[in-house]
Order: sequence, then C-alpha cells, then structure tokens
Amino acid sequence: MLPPSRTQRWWRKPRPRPRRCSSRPGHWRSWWAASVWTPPVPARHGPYARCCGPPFLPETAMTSHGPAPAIFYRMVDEAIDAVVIMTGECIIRYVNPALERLAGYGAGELLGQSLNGLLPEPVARHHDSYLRKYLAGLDNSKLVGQVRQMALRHRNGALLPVELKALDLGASGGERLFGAVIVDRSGPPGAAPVDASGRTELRRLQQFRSESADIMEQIARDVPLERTLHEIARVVEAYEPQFVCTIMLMEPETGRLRHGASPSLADTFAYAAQPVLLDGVQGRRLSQAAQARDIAKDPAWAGVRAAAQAHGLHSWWALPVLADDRLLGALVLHSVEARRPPVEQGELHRWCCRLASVAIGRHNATTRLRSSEQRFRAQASLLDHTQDAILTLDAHGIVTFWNRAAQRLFGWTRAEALGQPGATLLLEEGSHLDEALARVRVHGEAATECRVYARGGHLIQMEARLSLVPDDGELAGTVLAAFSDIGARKQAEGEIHYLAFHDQLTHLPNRRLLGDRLQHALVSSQRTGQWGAALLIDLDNFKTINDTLGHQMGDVLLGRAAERLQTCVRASDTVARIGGDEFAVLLEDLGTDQGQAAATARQVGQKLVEALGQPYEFAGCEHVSTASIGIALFGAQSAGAEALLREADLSMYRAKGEGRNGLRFFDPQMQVELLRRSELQGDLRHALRDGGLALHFQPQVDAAGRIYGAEALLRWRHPVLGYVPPGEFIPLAEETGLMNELGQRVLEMACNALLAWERVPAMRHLCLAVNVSMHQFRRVDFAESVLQVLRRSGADPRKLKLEITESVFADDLEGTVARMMALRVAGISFAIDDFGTGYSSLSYLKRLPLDQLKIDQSFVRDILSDANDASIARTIITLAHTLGLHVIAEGVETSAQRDLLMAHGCAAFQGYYFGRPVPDAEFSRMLAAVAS
Ligand SMILES: Nc1nc2c(ncn2[C@@H]2O[C@H](COP(=O)(O)O[C@H]3[C@@H](O)[C@H](n4cnc5c(=O)[nH]c(N)nc54)O[C@@H]3COP(=O)(O)O)[C@@H](O)[C@H]2O)c(=O)[nH]1
Repeated sequence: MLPPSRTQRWWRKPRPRPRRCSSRPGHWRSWWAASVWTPPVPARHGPYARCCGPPFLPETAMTSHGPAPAIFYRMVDEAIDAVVIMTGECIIRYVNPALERLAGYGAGELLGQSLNGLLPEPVARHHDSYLRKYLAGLDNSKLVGQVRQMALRHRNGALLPVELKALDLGASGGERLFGAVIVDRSGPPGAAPVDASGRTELRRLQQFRSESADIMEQIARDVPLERTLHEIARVVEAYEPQFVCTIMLMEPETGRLRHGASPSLADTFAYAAQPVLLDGVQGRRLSQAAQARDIAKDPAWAGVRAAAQAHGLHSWWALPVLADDRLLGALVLHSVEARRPPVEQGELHRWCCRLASVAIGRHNATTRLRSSEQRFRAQASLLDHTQDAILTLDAHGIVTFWNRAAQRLFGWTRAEALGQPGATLLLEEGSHLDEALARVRVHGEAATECRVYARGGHLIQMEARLSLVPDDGELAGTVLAAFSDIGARKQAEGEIHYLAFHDQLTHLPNRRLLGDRLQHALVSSQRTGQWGAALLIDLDNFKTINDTLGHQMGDVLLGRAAERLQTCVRASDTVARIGGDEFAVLLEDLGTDQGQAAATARQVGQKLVEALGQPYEFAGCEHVSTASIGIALFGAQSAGAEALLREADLSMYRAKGEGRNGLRFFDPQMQVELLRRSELQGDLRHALRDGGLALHFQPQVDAAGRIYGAEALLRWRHPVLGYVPPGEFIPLAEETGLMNELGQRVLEMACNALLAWERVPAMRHLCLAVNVSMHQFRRVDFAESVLQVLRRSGADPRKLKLEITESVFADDLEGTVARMMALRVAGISFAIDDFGTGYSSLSYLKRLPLDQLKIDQSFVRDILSDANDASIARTIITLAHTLGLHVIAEGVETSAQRDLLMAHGCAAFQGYYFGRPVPDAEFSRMLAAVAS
C-alpha cells in the first residue's frame, strides 16, 4: 500500500459536501464526494478510477430527499462499525474511518486496492470466487445479505475476528458495487485486537459463554453435525483470529480422519493433511497438543507441505477430540505464519474440544440409533414376509414384537398384541407351550408342538421354537418365539398314517395296524395274565360274487360285511381287513381263565358267522356270502403275533375244509398241517427244478367217439408222499409265486408232446388243450413267452389250445383281448374253462377271440337229475352256437350224460367215460388201440 500523501490526508477529513466529478472527460456526473481520497488507479478500474466519495448517493437523490444524503454521509463517516464499498472485482472504492481504525490503514492506502489484501489468504481466495459466482448468478448464499464470521488482517499482521455483512448495491454509474459493514468482534468497538484490560476479558468471556450456550442448544436440537462443528470452528477463529480452525472427524470404519468443518479453509486441504494430523493427535490427551511450528521445516509435513503452502499455512497446532480416551476427531489451528502455539487460549480450545466431543458423540449415537432402527425396521419388514408367526416376549412375558404372520395366524393385530401378556394372547390347550417357556429360560432354547387358540376361538396346531435372546442390555430376558402352522403338515401326516394303517375300502385297520395291536395285546397279556383271541374270517364264496357281479358289487359286499363285523364286537376290540375277502378280529381282556376266554371267543365267533351269513341286498337282488372263521387264543405264554395269525389262518382253512359257514379253534394238530404245507412248497420247488412233474393227457372226443385231442393235466409224484393232487399243489404254487414258472414248464412239456405226436401218424391230427392260470395269463409278457416256447420246440401253434377261466378278463378286458389276439394271430386257439361258474357276460364273449366254451363238470355231474343244471348246459350250448363257437362238455362219466348233451347239440366231450388222464405212453397206446 502507498503511504498517504497530503491530499490524501485532506480527503480523510470528513467533508460532507457534494462535489461534481467527471468520470471521463466530457461526461459529468454528480456524486456525493466523501472524505475519502481515491488514489490514481490503473485505467482497467474503469470510469470510477478517479472517482472519490461514496457513489451510492446520486445527485438526484439529494434533490428528492433534501438533506438526507448529508445525514447518511455523516452517519457512515461516524459509524462505529467499519464500512467499505468495492467493485465486483473487490477494488475498494470507499472506506469509512472505522475501517481505517480497524485495519490500521489509512483510506488512501486502501482505495483502489483489493479488499482481499485485508483478508487472510484462504478466505481471500474463497471470497474472490464467491464474488465471481455471485456475479455470474450462480450462488448468492455465502456472500450477500449474510452475516459472516471471518477474520480481517490488521496492518500489524494480526487477524481480527469480525462479522461482515455484504450488500449488493447494484449498478451505479455503469459499475456494479458491493458494500460491506464490518463489525469488530475482537473486543470493545475500536479497541485494539488484544486488550489486556479486565473489562475486555469479561466481555469476551460473556460472549464466549453465550456462543457456547448457542452451540449446546444446536447439539441438543440435533442440528447437522457439520453445522455445529462449523460453529465451533468459527468461535475458535473469532477468538483466535490469527488462526484458521479446522475440525476433523474420526471415521471408526477406516481409522482415518476426515474433514468436519473449516469455515476459512478449503476442505480439500483437510483431506490432504489428514495422515499428518492423525499421526499428530493419535494417542494424545486433551492437555497434550500436537504442533508444528514451521511446516516448511517439519519433516512430518514433507508429503503435504506444498498443499499447506498453497493455502498459505505455516504452522499448526492440534488437540484431540476425545470421549473416554477414544479419539473422535481433532481440533486443528493453522497459522498463516510460523508461530508458537496459542497457549493463552488453552482453556478455550479445550472447551471447544469438549463441545466438539459432545456434538460428535451425540451425532454418532444418533447415527447408531438410526441405523439400528433402520436395521430393526428392515429386519422387522423381513420378518413380516415370513410365513412363521414371530414374536418376542420380554422378561415379564409381555409381547414386544409381533409380526404380520402372527397377526394373520393368531388374529390379533400388532397394536392389540403389543404390550399384552403373551400367555393371555396365546391361550393354549394343554401346557406344552407353558413348559417350553419355562425350559427356554433355563436352557436357552426349547421347541414344542402345541395347539393354540386363535382370536376366533379355533385351535391352530403349531410348532413353537423358542430361544432366549443373549443377555444384551435392554433385551435381557427376551424370548424370541417362532410359530409354524403345522396344521396342514399334521393333517398330511395323519392322512399318510391313516393310509398306511387303514384299508381304503372299509376304513378298517389293515394288516399292519392289526399286527401292531396284536403285538401290544400280547405284551399286555404277558403283564396282566388276561387271555385274548385272534379271529380270522374269510368270506366263503366271495370270489364267485366278485366274478359274477363284478368288482364294484364285490366292494359293496365287503363294505357291508365290515359294518356287520363291527356291530358284533366291543368298541375296544379291533376289526381289521387283512386281504381281499379276509378280515380279522382281535379280542382282548377275555379274563384270566382259559376256558372262559375260549367260550367268549366262540360266542363272538358264532355271532360273526351268523351276522355274515345273513343275505345281503344290493343291485336289486339278495346275495348270500357265508364266512369261515379260524380262532387262535393267546395268553401269557403265547408265541409272537405272526405265529398267532398263522394259527388262526390254519383254523380258518380247516373250517372251510369242514364245509364252510362255521368256525374252528386252532389245535396243535393244525400246526402239523401248517408245517406240511410249508414243506410241500419247498418240495414243489425241488420238483420243478428236478423234473419231478409230468403231464397226463385226457382224451377229448367228438360226437362219433373219435379222439380229436386231449387236455394236458399236470401231475406231481412226491418221492415220499406219492401222488399230490393238482387241486392241492396248484394253489400252493400260486401262493408262493411259483405259478408262472410252473405254467411255463407245462407249456414246454405240452409243446414237446405235440412235436412228438407229429411223428406218429395216428396222433398227428391231435390238438392239445393246456390250462393257463389267471396269474400266468395276466403277465404282460405272457403272449411272448408262449410264442418263445413254441419257437423253441418247433410245435405247430395251430395244435395248441389254451384254456383260460372267466376270471382272467373280469379285471382287464383290453389287456386280455390284446394278449389273446397276439397269440391268435400265431394260430393258437382259446377255450373258456369251467364256463358257467364265473362272470359270463355276452358282451365280453363277443369281444374275445374265442374258439370254444367248456361246460363246467358241475353242470354235467347232475345233468340227468337236476333240471337246473340241464337247463344251464343247454343254454351254454345254445350260446356257443349263437356266438359261432365250439362247445365241449367236461366230466362226462356216463353214456346217458353224453346222450343228453348230444341231444342238446353238444358235439365234443371229455370225461372218465371216454378216458381218464393218463401218462403220454398210455395215451399213445390208447390212440393206437382206437386206430386199430
Ligand atoms: N393251471 C393249471 N391247472 C391245472 C393243470 N393241471 C391241472 N390243473 C387244474 O387242477 C385242477 C384239478 O385238476 P385234476 O385233478 O387234474 O382234475 C382234472 C380232471 O382229472 C378232472 N376230470 C376230468 N374228467 C372227469 C370226470 O369225468 N369226472 C371227474 N370227477 N373229474 C374229471 O377234471 C379236472 C379237469 O378240469 P379242467 O381243467 O377244468 O378241465 C383243475 O382245475 C385243473 O384245471 C395245469 O397244468 N395248469
């Protein structure tokens, strides 16, 4: 700055008179010339370069307002606070005497100079850029109309805390002008920056207290942390104008300091300097300031020295902001000069550190609270999406959380549930949940299945999983409970259990459940000495009803039989369906006396026989189906459940063998029989393997008595027992799954016989009928297996006739037709065996590729004496003719039978009258004899 000249000094005296000044030659403007001298400035400063005095009061204003300009002029000149007017480029156009006093410069030294010369470097730079932005219309928040706390550089280098309010004075004389009123905040108006007098100190103290109180209020109001820190830094700067204050914040996640606030310093510097500052304050106490007197020389600052110097900083001094020895941040003072730390203000700095600590601490706590609230809300919203009802109960059992699923399942809304005792809301049947709640408080976890009453009063089947929240301050004693609605699962489990243990048709317990109950009954009997009984019931002629009327009607009969059985026993007794037409009844607690128990069992058995023997009425007719019952008693010494059922089974077969429609108790002799059957099964296997089976051939003759064919009948000569009738071993083979193998063996032997007969002239015309059991025929590979046997043997398929019974197509007509067609195409013919005893439906017969009906021998036996049988035989013969089928009568034992059948139109016969079944050699001799 230039030293004031004499003229300048003149101008510095207040002379409130208007002067005419020329802004440029030839152009006059009227100005109120102020007592301010404007030194010559370069032409770039425009038309006001030589202008003097306050330009804000034009001449016209004086005309319209009379003496006002002079008053204002005087007021400004006499004002306590400093006033400066400058251009948009910060060039000072006017300063009042107060500003001269404040800055320590004369007006002459200031006019035409940049105001920035009076500001600390970083502030000056920002001030410049704010002004530029403002002029460009980009920003008006930081400059104009705001009271700003800042520092003013005194001539002696000291930075004085001031308050500055800038005003946009608008355009005047073609130039945009700004004014600023600057209030000295360093002490009493006009006082020196540092005044050691008690009064000044008192005033500063009062001022500081008031500002601290304001800051505390800000903290309490949760004003954003940055604003509070800014305010603290501003206060520090106000009291330490020679320093620029920065407050740094500790980032717990990264362990780094970040910029918090710096009213007079760009935040970029704080970022650059953070490692050095952190090194400085880390591990220090509040009473231990870190410092660098001269950044230029301090090696620690080597990395950021350039940045510090660019910001005009030469020394720094920092205090840690602590909370319980935890570093929350740092309060840093930078000086534009290399200087000693500001020891005089130690108490103020520490106080500001404490304020910062409170502000940061509160902010952190609030942030933590918010984020935990957010987390809780997020978790709660997640929990709202679960299907499980989730709730928490505090240490007193009061509901403190209740998710949406709880609302849905239990029916109580969240608002209704919260604050209520959980036990009141979750009223349960039984005390499982109560017990689980007691357990969880001891063991930390518990789970139970329980039935809880929902709001509507209905019970919900729940699985509850409880866990005690780990001791976590507020949540100590809280129980987290998750309830899953297991009603559907329980129902499914129940259904599966029901299906597994019950018969679908009659809904009675099945064989598995009967086994279970029998097992329990045996154990209980051992314990109590009470006798019990197992009754096995088989419906005698059910198969006939089933075959005749079809399965649907068969099912109806089974259902009715089941109902009748249940009405005959106590509710505590078990009635089970254990097979097609087999039922069982388990009687328990029949007393400790065996004789008495047997009498009761017989009584019940008799009742069952009578009940089941009553006619059934359905499908518009009466049907009779008697029952055979086997009874096995059990007591403390009895064998296991399986053995007991075998005994009852055996007795039942004995009852059947004894004429059916009755009951039979098990006796040990039956056991011998059982053993025999089991041994026989094993022997049959051996016979099949070792070639112990042979075919016998029974002739089939035409009306003229000529043998045109034969039926192959299987024979088994047991090495010990001798001849075993097929009526005994064939059912045995069916029971043990041997029938298919047996049937294949018969087919092989039959084809071999046919092939052998081919070579004998008297026999080559013969066809051979082979019996096929239902089990054998129903196999999917049956047709292929027959064709294979034929191919292997080389026999003529046209000579082979398969005899099937009506039962094979009762179940699966389509499959039967397909199988028969496949074989028919190969030349094989079919006869229906035992015709008239099964399910004879005309519509079925029409669809089957049949050749022959075989009248069952039961109709032939009494054909001469029983008009009914004669009529049936006649009808079958007529039916065969109608359908274009051959017909053969079996069991013909007399010529009279033959004659009558022949009279009705039957032209083929089989029976003892023509010849018994004989071995192959004998059959050949028979043929040779007839031929000769
Ligand atoms: N699946 C197979 N079943 C077979 C086979 N071999 C026989 N059987 C079936 O066993 C049942 C009993 O047969 P069987 O004891 O051989 O009795 C047959 C004849 O001996 C007997 N018959 C023949 N004529 C008369 C007679 O005039 N009077 C009289 N009381 N009985 C006579 O009839 C049986 C033939 O019956 P069918 O087969 O219905 O023509 C029997 O059901 C056989 O089918 C076999 O290899 N496979």
